[in-house]
Amino acid sequence: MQRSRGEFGFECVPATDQSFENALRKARDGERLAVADGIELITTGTDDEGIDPERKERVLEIADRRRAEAVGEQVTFVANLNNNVTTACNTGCLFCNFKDSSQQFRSDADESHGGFTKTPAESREIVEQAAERGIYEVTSVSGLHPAFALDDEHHEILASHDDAAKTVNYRPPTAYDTDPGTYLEQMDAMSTCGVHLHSMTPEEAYHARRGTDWSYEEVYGRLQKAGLDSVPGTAAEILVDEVRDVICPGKIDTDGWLQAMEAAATVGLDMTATIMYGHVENAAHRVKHLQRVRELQDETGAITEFVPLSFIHPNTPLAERGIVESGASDDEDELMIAVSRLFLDNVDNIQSSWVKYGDQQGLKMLSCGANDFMGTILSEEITKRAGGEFGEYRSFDEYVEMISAIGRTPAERSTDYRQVREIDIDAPDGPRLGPQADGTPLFDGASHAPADD
Ligand SMILES: C[S@@+](CC[C@H](N)C(=O)[O-])C[C@H]1O[C@@H](n2cnc3c(N)ncnc32)[C@H](O)[C@@H]1O
Ligand SMILES: Nc1c(NC[C@H](O)[C@H](O)[C@H](O)CO)[nH]c(=O)[nH]c1=O
Ligand SMILES: N[C@@H](Cc1ccc(O)cc1)C(=O)O
Ligand code: SF4
Repeated sequence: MQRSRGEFGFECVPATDQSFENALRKARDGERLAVADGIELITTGTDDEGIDPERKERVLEIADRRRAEAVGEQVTFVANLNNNVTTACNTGCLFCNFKDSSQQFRSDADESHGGFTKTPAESREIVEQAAERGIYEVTSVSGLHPAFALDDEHHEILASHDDAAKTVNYRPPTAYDTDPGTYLEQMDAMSTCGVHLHSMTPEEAYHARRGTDWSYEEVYGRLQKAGLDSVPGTAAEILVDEVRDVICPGKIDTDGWLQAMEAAATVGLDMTATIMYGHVENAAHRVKHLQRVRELQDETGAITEFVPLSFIHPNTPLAERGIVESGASDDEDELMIAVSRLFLDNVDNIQSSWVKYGDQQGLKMLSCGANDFMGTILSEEITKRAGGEFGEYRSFDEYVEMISAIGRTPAERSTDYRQVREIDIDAPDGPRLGPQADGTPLFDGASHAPADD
């Protein structure tokens, strides 16, 4: 379903003096695309909101060909675990229903909430159990809990601010039922058993230095010493401030996000990059976002994959307040993947997120320019709480069956894609790249319950 995205009076509109045919020729020839080219391709060059189905197919075909040239026929996925530390967050992003207002977590609160906070010891136990099952990576993204600080010194600095709750979004751990510990303690706890730790989005890094004069380099450097291996490039949403002002006015701005990512790369951390699209933004915003990501990659070379995250709308403030009625259409999703592949000529891997698209549409994306099919994750909260219905995990068997059904080669990967292992489709096994992985399936075949250890 198409819906008008013109109601916000954005300055940036998808008008170009380029022609669709010229943009398509450039894409076919592998020339670097300008923003105007990207807009032509992602809108199929039509003046109205509609997508031309025949032109769409031509864009998808060229993107699929580019994918084959760039990375071949393998479809990769990672054996990983999602471990969110806390849902407490006061940032108030209007697309997010993962968060719970932090006052509900206070020891003196009467309200109950469906969220959680985990101590470092609890996080460690969850990761240890998943490591035994064979995971390679733990991904950890969390709410910005007011009692979260980088370390003890950060607690002292935050506590010394006047009216700290208001000025630096800080309350001491003693005000809450559960203490999340410090960021360094959580990193240390989750970086266990040799598992790769993928954590600390730019927004979380901002929270880990709020109220101080510490640089992002310093903060990412210390997180890295505590066990952090790579950074999830979420919190990117749309990297155009006029859109951020509508959907996440409490978040760091575009320059802040880029600054944090540059710093992570400077200290030697790999990173992913994302776009969260399909809400109030228009096609020009999407392509400008791609340009920012391409520039960041030209500068750092540290982006291992690009992940388009299609907005899941049902339970979010944007939908509840009537600001949006739906997320992106299938056509928009397919063109987002295809134009990401064509525009980001310096990022090898484009991920299709089954959490956002489901299995059927997620597989389709693998013929529109995507080559990675995410991970096993074992637990999912962000999309589920927003009203997503595509489940919380995938087994290796499911991956092998789905990927081989579309004639591609299933392959287990490491977070950074430097290790890739093709899976024998006649004798599929479980993970083998994780530090404790020995090919045992992650799940019990019959029930899909976690395999007994
Ligand atoms: C929930 S936050 C957690 C980490 C941290 N609080 C932050 O904002 O960086 C992680 C990301 O989830 C994505 N997300 C949240 N709600 C979503 C929704 N309804 N649909 C799609 N993606 C969503 C956003 O891209 C967001 O940056
Ligand atoms: N796309 C989503 C992801 N992707 C992250 C991957 O699972 C993995 O951590 C990354 O590719 C690094 O190896 N995770 C989610 O929780 N939800 C998504 O929609
Ligand atoms: N936090 C994102 C997913 C994500 C995490 C890490 C990544 O590298 C990419 C995407 C979500 O669930 O919406
Ligand atoms: S997206 Fe992140 S920062 Fe924004 S409200 Fe949700 S959890 Fe908080």
